[in-house]
Amino acid sequence: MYKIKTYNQISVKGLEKFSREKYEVGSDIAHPDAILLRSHKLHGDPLPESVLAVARAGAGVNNVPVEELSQKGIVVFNTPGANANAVKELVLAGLLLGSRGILRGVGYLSTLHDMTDAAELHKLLEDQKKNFAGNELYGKTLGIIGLGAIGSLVADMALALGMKVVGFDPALSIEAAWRLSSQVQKAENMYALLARCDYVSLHVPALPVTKHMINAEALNQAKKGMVLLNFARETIVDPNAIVEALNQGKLKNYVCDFPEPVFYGREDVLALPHIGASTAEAEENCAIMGADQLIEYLENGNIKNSVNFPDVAMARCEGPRIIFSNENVSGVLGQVLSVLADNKVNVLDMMNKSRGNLAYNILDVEQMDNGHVVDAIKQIKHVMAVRLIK
Ligand SMILES: NC(=O)C1=CN([C@@H]2O[C@H](COP(=O)(O)OP(=O)(O)OC[C@H]3O[C@@H](n4cnc5c(N)ncnc54)[C@H](O)[C@@H]3O)[C@@H](O)[C@H]2O)C=CC1
Ligand SMILES: O=C(O)C(=O)COP(=O)(O)O
Repeated sequence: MYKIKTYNQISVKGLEKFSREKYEVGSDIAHPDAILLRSHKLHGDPLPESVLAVARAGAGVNNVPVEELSQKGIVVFNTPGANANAVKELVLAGLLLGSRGILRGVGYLSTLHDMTDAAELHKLLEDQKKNFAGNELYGKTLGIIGLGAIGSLVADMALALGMKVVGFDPALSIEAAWRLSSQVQKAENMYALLARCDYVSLHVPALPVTKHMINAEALNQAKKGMVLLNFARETIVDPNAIVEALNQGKLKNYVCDFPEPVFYGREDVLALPHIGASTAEAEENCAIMGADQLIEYLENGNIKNSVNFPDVAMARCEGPRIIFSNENVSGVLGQVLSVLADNKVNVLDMMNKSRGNLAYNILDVEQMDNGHVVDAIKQIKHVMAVRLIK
């Protein structure tokens, strides 16, 4: 029986992937084989020795101590693209909210609830609506910082609205580049993008290098009256610099999924409670993808969409499978094969892949009666984790 510990609200559609015969799933499991979570912060939580893998049902893994888990040979997954459409659609709402007097208009109306004469109400609104006028998106320029799963969908959407789109992404993957419309213009650097855009939307991961990338210096370069949208993470922007830029009129509005106390009471900040991925569809997609990836790893040792291990998939031969991870130094696989040879274990098929400082190996072997082989592999220097899958 495999045990899966969950945090946060995980869609039932994903949880149903774990068959009752093979899996025990719950939020109160003490010695889980794997963890399935959304935004719950794992940093500082004591991690049970039993954990083999962590799946983040979502994109950002800044709530998972990936480096620490890597050192223990624990595989961390995310679900790339599974909630991208949900975020894209909320960015559309953000663009509209940042351009038109929608919220202020609704807020004004809510102050008039004691007016009972319809004709009088209509007359007043026709007089007052000038206070809630805005701008159209059509023909304006949207800058997108980070052109991955979400950024590329936002680009397509903006082009369909008749906007011009400028992008900046120095780490763009080849796959993401293939997805990107040829109509997206490339900015030489972030400052050049900020200087020419009416709207800028942030879609980069929270990393040390992206921390406060939107700071006072960056905002000084911004086109006056720009609307900034942040559906990425709170750490990407310096909130005090945002307030200053709003006060100076550099920024017209700041629309974000990450409220901060310094924004309270400001009409020019539209802050949402981190609901970018909170749609039934996105929650299902993420939970299903995360569950599938965990099942494939636990039952077959195959890895897909890990953020710390290489993608590895090998069809199974008849018989048991040994999987092990090690520090990516020479000679480890050779020593493991020697242990197997010494114990007369015949290897049927094998695969070895590395990513950065980690290497991951799958060995399909003929029947292996000798229980101490796995223990012997564990003892080899630089080996981090070993598992026998029957
Ligand atoms: N508000 C919400 O509920 C959600 C927020 N997010 C946030 O959005 C982020 C992006 O999500 P995806 O597009 O799915 O990820 P992704 O990995 O597909 O795309 C991220 C892109 O950012 C680029 N990038 C990295 N560093 C950069 C830099 N310094 N400057 C410019 N580009 C840079 C990467 O090359 C990549 O193309 C996530 O990491 C997460 O923090 C994601 C989903 C939901
Ligand atoms: O996928 C992401 O990075 C998100 O921010 C979504 O977070 P959530 O799963 O809605 O808590």
